[in-house]
Amino acid sequence: MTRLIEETPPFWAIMDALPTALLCKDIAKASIYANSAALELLDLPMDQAVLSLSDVRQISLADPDSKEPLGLVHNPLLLALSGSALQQCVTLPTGLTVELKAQLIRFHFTSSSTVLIVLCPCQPQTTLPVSKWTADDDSELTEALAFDKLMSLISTELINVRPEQLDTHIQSALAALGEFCHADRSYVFLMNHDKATMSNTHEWVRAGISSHIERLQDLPQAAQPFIWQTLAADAIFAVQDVGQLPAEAALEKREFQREDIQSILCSAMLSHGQLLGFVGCDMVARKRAWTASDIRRLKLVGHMIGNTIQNVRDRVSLQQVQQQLMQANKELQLLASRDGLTGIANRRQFDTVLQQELHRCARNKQPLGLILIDIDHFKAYNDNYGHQAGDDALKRVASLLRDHIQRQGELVARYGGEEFAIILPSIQIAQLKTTAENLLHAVQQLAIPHQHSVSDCLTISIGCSLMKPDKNSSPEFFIHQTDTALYRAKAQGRNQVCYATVTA
Ligand SMILES: Nc1nc2c(ncn2[C@@H]2O[C@H](COP(=O)(O)OP(=O)(O)OP(=O)(O)O)[C@@H](O)[C@H]2O)c(=O)[nH]1
Repeated sequence: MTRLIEETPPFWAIMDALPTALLCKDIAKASIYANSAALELLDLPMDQAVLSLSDVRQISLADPDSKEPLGLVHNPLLLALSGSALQQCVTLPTGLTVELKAQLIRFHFTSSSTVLIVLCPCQPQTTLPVSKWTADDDSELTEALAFDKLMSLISTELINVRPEQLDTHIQSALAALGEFCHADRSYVFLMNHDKATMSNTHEWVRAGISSHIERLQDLPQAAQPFIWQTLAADAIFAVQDVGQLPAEAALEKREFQREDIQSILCSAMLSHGQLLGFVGCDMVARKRAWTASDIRRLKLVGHMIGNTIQNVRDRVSLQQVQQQLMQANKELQLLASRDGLTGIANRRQFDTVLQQELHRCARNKQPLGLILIDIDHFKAYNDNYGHQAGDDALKRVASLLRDHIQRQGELVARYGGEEFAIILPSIQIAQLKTTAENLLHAVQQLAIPHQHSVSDCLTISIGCSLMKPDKNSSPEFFIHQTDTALYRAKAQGRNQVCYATVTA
């Protein structure tokens, strides 16, 4: 089976073709590669060759002897992915038992270390000589090592986490924290935008323990003043026995007892010296004398989550600022290309577009039409009806021209005081003439009174030309020829169209 795999390791084509189920992970990267045989064995979709840590966490594994599901602490697949060399039998969700062998290896053609996990189905009658990895509760060192490895795995994923993936990763970190601190509940509280209230945003609970996240929203500082003050002052709030809380913590005590909390441990999450929120663990089933390791773990998870949330927020607000800048830039560009009075393109935009269209039409061997329009006796109009009326007349003529010139690529611009210009790419001579004549009549039909002109209403004179440009064609020459035609229209009595034929 051929599948498209993004950024797969160089040796992956060979691995993917092997009949043995393999998982592979560069120790410094987040992606986990599963070959076809592994996807089949793990009952995962065949097009999901690149797995995330969350995908792997969701594969529920059981102890082949006791048939008990393996929790996060004892999940050999996660430990293997974090770099532990191990060999262990596990039962897959399909009921099949496999031998899981993991090794940290360095391929000669890659610079970093790679974890390679081999999954071999076991024959039912086979007794495998496997040394089982266990997280020995007595061995703090083993557990600390396992926790650190798991955290480094999660933090690698968090480095470039996308905003929409953030919640899943925070959940993973909370689950790890809860399991390793032997807690019943672990959670994150974040300060709301108002900076005066906090909400419980993420929560992990052990099976059988009640959840409170829905109720713990928008809590004001006044509802839990003691915990706010302690976290702000010491960054840690550690209570072995909630029943022993001092009188000033009466509000907290009532809330903790309502949630059946016996012991509680919270660590502040700070960002730029400000309280971002806190991460915490509760004991419900029994009390716990929090150890130095518990506090270290909680602080680590708090730093990791706090930094990630701040990073994501910074990235999101940077994107928003970038978008606002782009929008402001667009608006500025538009402003710079528009005529203030009429709202149509200005001379600057006309010059740019004419140059572009000359090149484009030369490349595509297409003709290019140009129309120059001048309002007749406009000085007299101004003198007679006033400058304001002159402005209004200019606006009406501009909007009429814009309404008539609608084809893709065409441009209507204010060329000068009472002069307009129209660029008409890929137009034939007959069409150009019809367009010019139509404009002449349409302006007359506006019936703007003008007693001192050629007729008793406002009229225009038009010069137009058609060019078949080549790579040497200049806009100046094109404009000059069209202007000459306009001059002729004026000289011959105004209110008419004259043509110039320009070949190149
Ligand atoms: N109201 C108003 N008038 C303007 C504007 N820009 C230019 N004009 C006027 O347009 C008039 C142009 O006058 P001339 O160049 O002498 O041309 P004309 O009177 O139209 O004569 P012909 O073009 O020969 O028919 C001047 O009086 C300018 O003041 C503007 O933005 N608003």
